[in-house]
Amino acid sequence: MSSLLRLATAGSVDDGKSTLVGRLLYDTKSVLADQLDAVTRASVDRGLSTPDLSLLVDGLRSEREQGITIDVAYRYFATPKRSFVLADTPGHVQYTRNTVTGASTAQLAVLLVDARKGVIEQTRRHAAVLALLGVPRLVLAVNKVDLVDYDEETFRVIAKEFTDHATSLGYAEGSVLAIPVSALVGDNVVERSAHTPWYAGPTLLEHLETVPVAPDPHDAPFRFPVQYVIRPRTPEYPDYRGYAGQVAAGTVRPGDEVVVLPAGLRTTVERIDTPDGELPEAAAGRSVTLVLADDLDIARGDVIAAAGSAPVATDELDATLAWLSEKPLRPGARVLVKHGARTVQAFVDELVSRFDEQKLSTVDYPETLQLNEIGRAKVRVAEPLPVDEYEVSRRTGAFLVIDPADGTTLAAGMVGAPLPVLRSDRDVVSPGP
Ligand SMILES: Nc1nc2c(ncn2[C@@H]2O[C@H](COP(=O)(O)OP(=O)(O)OP(=O)(O)O)[C@@H](O)[C@H]2O)c(=O)[nH]1
Repeated sequence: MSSLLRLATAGSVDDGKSTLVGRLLYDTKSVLADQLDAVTRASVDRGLSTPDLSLLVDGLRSEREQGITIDVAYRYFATPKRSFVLADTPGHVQYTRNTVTGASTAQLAVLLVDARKGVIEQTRRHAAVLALLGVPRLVLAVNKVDLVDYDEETFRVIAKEFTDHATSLGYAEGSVLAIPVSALVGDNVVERSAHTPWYAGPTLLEHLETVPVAPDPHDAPFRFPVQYVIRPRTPEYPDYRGYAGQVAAGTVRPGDEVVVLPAGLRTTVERIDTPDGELPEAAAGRSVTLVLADDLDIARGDVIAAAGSAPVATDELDATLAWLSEKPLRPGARVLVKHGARTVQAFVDELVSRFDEQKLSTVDYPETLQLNEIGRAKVRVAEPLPVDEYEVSRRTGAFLVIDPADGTTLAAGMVGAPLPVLRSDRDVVSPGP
């Protein structure tokens, strides 16, 4: 079993996301005593008889909101069975934008709904975005079941509607689980609830602790975006030249034949350096410095890849965009595309289709993409970029679209069409069997 699970949360305002995360931290005893004292005092000040656990999360959030650029905070917690990295995203502003940022590396996402409201437009949109980002597993936390008298039928209806939607988005049956919870009372979050005898499944934490996690794609073709060129030029290392970065996919070993993109130069890996010495191999996720056999002209932003299965450098990206800006996208827009460590000028040639995540259908050649809409576009870049299909590599298949005027992020881009529905032009995808 993997010892680490990366997860993200998504939900609409007031569904109880902060309370749920607070409850997880509190019941797994991941909260420091002084934090808890502060929360208890603040709750008493507000006239509450029990600690308001959402303050654990919201406290951190207000600190974060003073900084302008970070919209996701990562929280770490652990149980004896597993460690967790939780991408915690504020729910109330620019929902989709934060979901995209938080979920892009998640192995599982917990989506919240309010049991009184059930599956709403926002839930369907979030599920579509999570499917698009390739998040392999979903949990639907049907929250506030205390407010519907722990009614089994209410839960079943919501669970079925959601599972059907997720199936249509391409999720297999075993990869989606609905759990009736009350974040406030603590039902089925960490402790099993006596109020839901009709629910036989695991609690949220039990599920998070035992769900199989797909291993990092170590057997995927090797990809290494160069972040820094290291040339110390000190008397000790007069000729040292190394390329620092993080292995984005696959594994590398000394002696491996590689190609440097976009130039297409070939060489072999001589050594893998780290501050703690040389390594016999480095797999996805590992930060290292590569020393190559030949002295090539390699710059920040280049990609070192397995020679046998290198990505193709292209100047036209056929891509799926999740539009994150209030300013709508129109064909002809001039933008910047940031791929790995490289930023190039670009131009949106054509809007091919827009995805209607409510009806699970597409609209051809739309005039615009508005905030939170997902669509396919042809994007022409000024210099060829070594990209992969997003489905092959979540790192080298993704890019950001940036406003050249003020540097804000306009869209998250994925090369190709990660959602099956985006591949067909007009067909409405019917729900699975
Ligand atoms: N009765 C009941 N109330 C709940 C439950 N979970 C959350 N609440 C209440 O719902 C309200 C919203 O909860 P928050 O946790 O702040 O919800 P949120 O808006 O999703 O949080 P963020 O968007 O993450 O800030 C608060 O008043 C909570 O006390 C629950 O299981 N049962």
